[in-house]
This record gives sequence, structure tokens and C-alpha cells, in this order.
Amino acid sequence: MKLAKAMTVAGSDSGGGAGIQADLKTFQELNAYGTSVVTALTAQNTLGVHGVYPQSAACVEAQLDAVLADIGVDAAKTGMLFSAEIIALTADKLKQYGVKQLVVDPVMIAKGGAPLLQRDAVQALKERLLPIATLVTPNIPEACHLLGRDQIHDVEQMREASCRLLELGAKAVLLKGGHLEGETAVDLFYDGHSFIELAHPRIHTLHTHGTGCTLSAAITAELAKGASLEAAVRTGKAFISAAIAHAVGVGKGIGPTCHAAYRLYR
Ligand SMILES: Nc1ncnc2c1ncn2[C@@H]1O[C@H](COP(=O)(O)OP(=O)(O)O)[C@@H](O)[C@H]1O
Ligand SMILES: Cc1ncc(COP(=O)(O)OP(=O)(O)O)c(N)n1
Repeated sequence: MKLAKAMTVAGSDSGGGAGIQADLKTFQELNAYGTSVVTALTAQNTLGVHGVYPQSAACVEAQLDAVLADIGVDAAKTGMLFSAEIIALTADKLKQYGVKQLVVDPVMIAKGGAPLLQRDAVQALKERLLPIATLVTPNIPEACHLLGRDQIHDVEQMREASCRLLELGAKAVLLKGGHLEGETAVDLFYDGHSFIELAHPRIHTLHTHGTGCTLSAAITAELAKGASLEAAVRTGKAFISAAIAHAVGVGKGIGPTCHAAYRLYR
């Protein structure tokens, strides 16, 4: 059987709930061989981000070359990229090595408010990365930022925003609705042809740290295994819903989700 290979280009979360750590746990749970390119170290726990230590462009470039020149990937994802320089070189390397499937999670700000992307890097994200993305997965605040608008209040506005987001160049959009109010957590998938609403009853828990990272990693693992984009997004939603429902309350703040839940409790 061919081994599916998934790569994450993201920041490290010392608390283990988001970033590289969440991505690798998710790849493992979904039977994809995971590789990683660390863009920044964060001193982080369930109470917040206590420090951000970006890696040099040379360090990120060396990691990308090491993974792509030898092991290769079937699908890749990006998370916290921190700077315009890291975004540009990541885009160049993904093109150079012909990476065909790319999920871009446009990580900008952690739940506690810490910036994980420099202000002037948003333009680079739009110009360099979105045009080569198979799928972009913004949450509501990230979508507003990418589109330069104030708010998105409901599913109707999510539809309209998805159309605008698709114009930025990705092949498809998954606009995540976790930040909206209401008893259902609705994400909207749009590929230019049809809209698919992915809904799950809202789970009443404090522990949602790393949900966006985990969802995009699950989609990437499924793409690496050969799933269609629609099937990958559906599995991703089932994976994150199970992970939130069985979230482990480690730490004193907003804890991580349970990455093993999809395997254990399905
Ligand atoms: N309380 C919740 N109950 C169920 N699903 C949730 C909940 N919070 C978030 N989700 C889901 O988790 C995923 C990521 O959510 P979101 O909070 O929108 O993004 P991010 O983590 O990037 O801020 C989405 O599929 C969203 O619908
Ligand atoms: C290193 C690192 N990368 C990404 C995030 C943001 O993760 P996300 O899934 O959006 O979850 P929250 O931080 O919003 O809980 C992060 N915190 N750290």
C-alpha cells in the first residue's frame, strides 16, 4: 500500500494543542506520514501565547528543501507563517518542487489575541500563497481581514464572502463559522460551482484551542490519501467535531481538543 505523505509548514505550540504539534497528531490519526517545517517557535500554553520566536528564512528554506528534495509530499498545509519573507519563500519552494495539493490556513491571531502574522504579511498571503492554494480555510475574523470588511454575521453573509474569497485565487474556500453565535457550528464550502453547508451542533466547551489547525490538517491528510476535496472537507469536519466533543481539559485555560477522538469514539 502506498504511504500517504502530508507536510505542515507552521509554528510550534509548546502546549501541544495547535500548530505543528496538532498537525502531526492529526496526520498520524488519519494514517498519513507527517513531515514538518517549523516557521516559528511559540512559548504557549492553555492560558495564551507568552512569546513568539520566528525562525530565519534560511532555516525555513533548509527545512523545505530537506523534506521536499528527499521525502516529497502528496499534500501540504500552511499555518502560522509569521512574515512576508517566509510566505514568499514557502510559495517559491512549493512551486519549485511541484506540490500539487495545498491547504492554506491563513492563521493571523491566536484566540487570546496574540498576533501570529505580521501586519504587512497579509498582502503576501494574498498575492503569493492563495493563487497556488487548493483550499483556503479562514475563520470569520481572518475572512474579514482578507476582504477588508468589518463583519460577517450569518450564513447568508458567509455565502457572499466565500464568493469574494474565491476571487483571491484559491480553487476552493472553506469559510469556518465557529466564531458566529448560535446553536450550530456551520462551515461553508464553495468551489465556484456549489455551496456545501457543513453543520454540527455547537458543543458547549471551553476547550477549542487549535481547532482551525486540526481541521486543516485533517483535510490535508485526506487529500494526501487521494480523497476528493469535498470528501476531505467532510471528513475534516467529522474529525474536528469528535475532537472538540472529547476535548481534554489539560492546563488552566482554553485546553486542546482530543486528536484521538475520531479513531476512538466514532
Ligand atoms: N463549540 C464548537 N462546537 C462545534 N464545532 C466548533 C465549535 N467551535 C468551533 N467549531 C468548529 O471548529 C472548526 C474551526 O473553528 P473556528 O473557531 O471557526 O476556527 P479557528 O479555530 O481557526 O478560529 C470549524 O469546523 C468550526 O465549525
Ligand atoms: C503555533 C500556532 N499556530 C496556530 C495557532 C492558532 O491556532 P487555531 O487553530 O486558530 O487555534 P487558536 O489559537 O485560535 O485556539 C496557534 N495558537 N499557535
